[in-house]
Amino acid sequence: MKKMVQFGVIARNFSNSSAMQSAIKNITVIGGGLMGSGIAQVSAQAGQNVTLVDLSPEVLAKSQKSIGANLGRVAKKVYKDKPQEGEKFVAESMARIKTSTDPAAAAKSADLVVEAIVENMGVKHKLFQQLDAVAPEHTIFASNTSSLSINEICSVVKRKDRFGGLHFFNPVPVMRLLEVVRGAETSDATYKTMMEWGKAVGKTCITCKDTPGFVVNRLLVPYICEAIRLYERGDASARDIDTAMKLGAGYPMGPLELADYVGLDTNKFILDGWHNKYPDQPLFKPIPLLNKLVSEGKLGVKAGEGFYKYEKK
Ligand SMILES: CCCCCCCC(=O)CC(=O)SCCNC(=O)CCNC(=O)[C@H](O)C(C)(C)COP(=O)(O)OP(=O)(O)OC[C@H]1O[C@@H](n2cnc3c(N)ncnc32)[C@H](O)[C@@H]1OP(=O)(O)O
Ligand SMILES: NC(=O)C1=CN([C@@H]2O[C@H](COP(=O)(O)OP(=O)(O)OC[C@H]3O[C@@H](n4cnc5c(N)ncnc54)[C@H](O)[C@@H]3O)[C@@H](O)[C@H]2O)C=CC1
Repeated sequence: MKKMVQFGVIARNFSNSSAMQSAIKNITVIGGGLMGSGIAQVSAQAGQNVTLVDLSPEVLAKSQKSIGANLGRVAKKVYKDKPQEGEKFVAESMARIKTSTDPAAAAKSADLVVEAIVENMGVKHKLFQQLDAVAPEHTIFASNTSSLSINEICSVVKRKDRFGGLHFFNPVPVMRLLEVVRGAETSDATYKTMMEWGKAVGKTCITCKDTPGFVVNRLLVPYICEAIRLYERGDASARDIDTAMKLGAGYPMGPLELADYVGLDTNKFILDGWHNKYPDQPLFKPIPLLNKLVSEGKLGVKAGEGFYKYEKK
């Protein structure tokens, strides 16, 4: 039932009339990896013209393939008894997605640019500086960063009033939340447009200030880290910790399963970044077991092993 509600939201939002509710018609998504491909998918489903950008043509080809497959999953649900309409939905959504390896060229026609590239301040700065010089005056810039400061990311652009955070969750087509982050200089008009756009692409939006981890990750990262520490101390087995939180707290995945799903390198990267910035915060202290697993290449699902072993795809 819950799933049908989610797909119902998707169904309502790929109609053009829903897209009309947002001032944004043309969106450029930069970074065609895990998150960027999901953001491109939900935007195209909602009737937006999307340009998906990555430096790597191979990544773009892989993204298009996974978007096609995921749209097929949606179509199967929404058009259960109307397969032809389902095929039309997939074809039309796919036709709205163009790809490019040139971020600057792609930004020239964008009403909104959503950045979902590597979680590195220097690389994000370089990209936004380049985009700021060429994007139209009205274009809004947003970052999908998990853990970096929106104010710090936007420090290099002139359009600070047209900059904010749009933080999606993995897997983007399934997770219903969008955190809309207001930076210190985000204007009311930009904030309103971001909220409307989030709704138009089928998400429930919440507003948050530019604080470490916003809302979800500020709670989720310490929770996952506490679970790793619990396991490291030998207080319970990995399986029992995960079973406890699934059956005792109703979470869809246990904390160690979720850590493997997100990637242990990502867990470590976020923790290290926050520890460097807030060395006195005990919740952000480094975890020897996490460091060991990462140094051994045991990065979770994507590496075939983390807290658990997985079949490599
Ligand atoms: C210290 C580190 C802290 C975090 C670091 C940074 C990360 C961030 O910044 C923020 C984040 O994203 S945090 C992660 C948030 N995500 C979660 O918590 C996911 C929790 N897991 C779930 O919800 C389900 O297990 C899940 C939905 C994943 C899978 O559900 P199920 O277990 O029921 O499995 P399925 O039956 O296969 O899937 C349910 C339906 O969803 C569809 N689906 C699954 N994966 C999909 C995907 N990737 N794309 C599109 N559709 C997908 C699947 O098709 C299925 O639908 P039906 O087949 O129609 O039932
Ligand atoms: N993985 C997750 O669960 C979540 C990640 N995020 C954030 O989203 C962003 C992207 O994360 P993922 O999609 O997981 O990473 P990913 O590694 O899957 O994808 C990043 C892509 O960006 C491309 N890229 C790097 N530099 C680029 C540039 N200058 N121009 C164009 N493309 C470039 C890479 O080729 C790569 O394909 C990060 O800021 C991350 O913190 C946010 C929510 C959840």
